[in-house]
Amino acid sequence: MSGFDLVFSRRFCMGHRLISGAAEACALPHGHNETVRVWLRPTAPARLDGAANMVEPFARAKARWHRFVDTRLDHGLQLSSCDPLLGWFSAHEPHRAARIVVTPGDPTTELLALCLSAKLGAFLAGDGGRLAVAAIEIEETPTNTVRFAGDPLEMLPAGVVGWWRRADMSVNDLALRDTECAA
Ligand SMILES: Nc1nc2c(c(=O)[nH]1)N=C([C@H](O)[C@H](O)COP(=O)(O)OP(=O)(O)OP(=O)(O)O)CN2
Repeated sequence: MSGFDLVFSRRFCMGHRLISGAAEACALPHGHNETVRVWLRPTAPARLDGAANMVEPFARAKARWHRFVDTRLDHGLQLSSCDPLLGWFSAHEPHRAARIVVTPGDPTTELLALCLSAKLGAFLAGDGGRLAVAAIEIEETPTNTVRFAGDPLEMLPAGVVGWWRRADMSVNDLALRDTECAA
């Protein structure tokens, strides 16, 4: 089937750590310079009109998303909702705790791809739903990339809801921490 995707890339630097034990080398806080690339597909594909010949102006299609990446992900810290570092920030630097990207379980590249795909999907739906996320790719390092296509809500851990479903600039739901973590 014929059709266009608009493809946008944005770089950001981030810090995270993985505490589950699955990748022990990544258990201390460290950072990556990452690139997120998204494929946006028209929900009602149409022939070019012979005048403007655009699916939609690039600037319009990407403005909100890139603002989110630049102001919420770039120079941000990503932590599991069960990470005790969250308690430290809440106690000592609460204004900075509000900026932490909090994920259900370890903030792996796979999990981030799902959360970001859902967030962008919420933005696009809130902006009229003319475009939808066809795929997302996160290059964590020059040698590691994760790509996801499909409905992120089907692949996120079961039973969790959070900031990724809201069409706003939020990156955490710190109240979740009390209900999700045993210790
Ligand atoms: N499936 C996943 N595995 C790992 C993830 C992940 O997000 N998903 N993340 C990490 C760490 O973040 C780590 O910093 C990077 O992984 P790793 O490939 O082990 O390390 P290098 O960048 O040094 O890899 P080279 O290809 O050898 O340069 C770990 N695993």
